[in-house]
Amino acid sequence: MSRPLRLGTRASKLALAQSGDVADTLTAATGREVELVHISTEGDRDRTTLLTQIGGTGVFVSALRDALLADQIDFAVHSYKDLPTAPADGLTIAAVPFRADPRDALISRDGLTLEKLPSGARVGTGAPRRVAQVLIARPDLVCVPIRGNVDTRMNKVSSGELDAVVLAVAGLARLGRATEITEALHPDVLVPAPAQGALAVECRADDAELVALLGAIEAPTARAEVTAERALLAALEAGCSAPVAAWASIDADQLTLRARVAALDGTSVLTDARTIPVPATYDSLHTDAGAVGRQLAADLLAAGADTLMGRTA
Ligand SMILES: NCc1[nH]cc(CCC(=O)O)c1CC(=O)O
Repeated sequence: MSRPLRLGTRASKLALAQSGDVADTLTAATGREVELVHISTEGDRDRTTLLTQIGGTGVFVSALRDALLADQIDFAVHSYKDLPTAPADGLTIAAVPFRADPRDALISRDGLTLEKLPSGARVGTGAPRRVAQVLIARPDLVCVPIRGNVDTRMNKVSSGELDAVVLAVAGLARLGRATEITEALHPDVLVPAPAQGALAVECRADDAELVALLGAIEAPTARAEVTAERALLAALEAGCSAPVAAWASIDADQLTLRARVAALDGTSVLTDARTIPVPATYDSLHTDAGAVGRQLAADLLAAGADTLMGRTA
């Protein structure tokens, strides 16, 4: 009998839900037992500061990576959209499991859709990508920065403090709250964050046995979609600090990547897409997905994505 694998996780409800799902899927696929090890992060401890003020998305990730490198845990599950695009030394994303719904959701009072919210309605979201796109669709709405877990954010609508909030469909579904979604926003209206709805299963790169085991929960199409979206993000990060949205989907034999770069106030926006045929082999799919991401980023930069920069401060 081999010992249980140690899966490091934040103790938040969302992290526990997604780690628990991955643990169950891995055990079902391989027969290996998994135990959850709780790891706390700077982001969990500091509840008062806005996320954008404490170093952005990487903050939840580094404590788990430190625990991996110190051999306190064997693997970790991240919301892929929260991972910085730079790879981590000594670690590898050994699996990208089946992807959940990548869309954003509107949760609003009285069942009002984005189109039906009254002028001046207050929408809780501080994410530049969401703010810009809400204002593109509805320049007459007011976006209000908001922090806290999903429960806290949802409560601001039920209490009447806000008219609506925007949250990822995937997170709500993992918490069993998908029924409270008023409207799943069309991905052409609110183009999702790169890798939204996907998970990254990370372990030490030199742990060959575990890398091979985690291959049992790999979803090649999810990996290819996320690779295209994040290649675009990485290429744009160098040249442009505007909010970046990207959504790739594989449909039969084609991969389509759509992307949007917008000024934060929604007054200026670039939207573009590229479609490629899906190649036959896994390795070519991965290579081509990365290439289409870089090509679409180059298209956007050529169209002036970098000049949207000045409007985002
Ligand atoms: N930014 C926080 C975050 N990171 C991952 C999710 C859940 C969605 C996902 O797994 O992509 C959320 C909540 C949200 O954006 O509503």
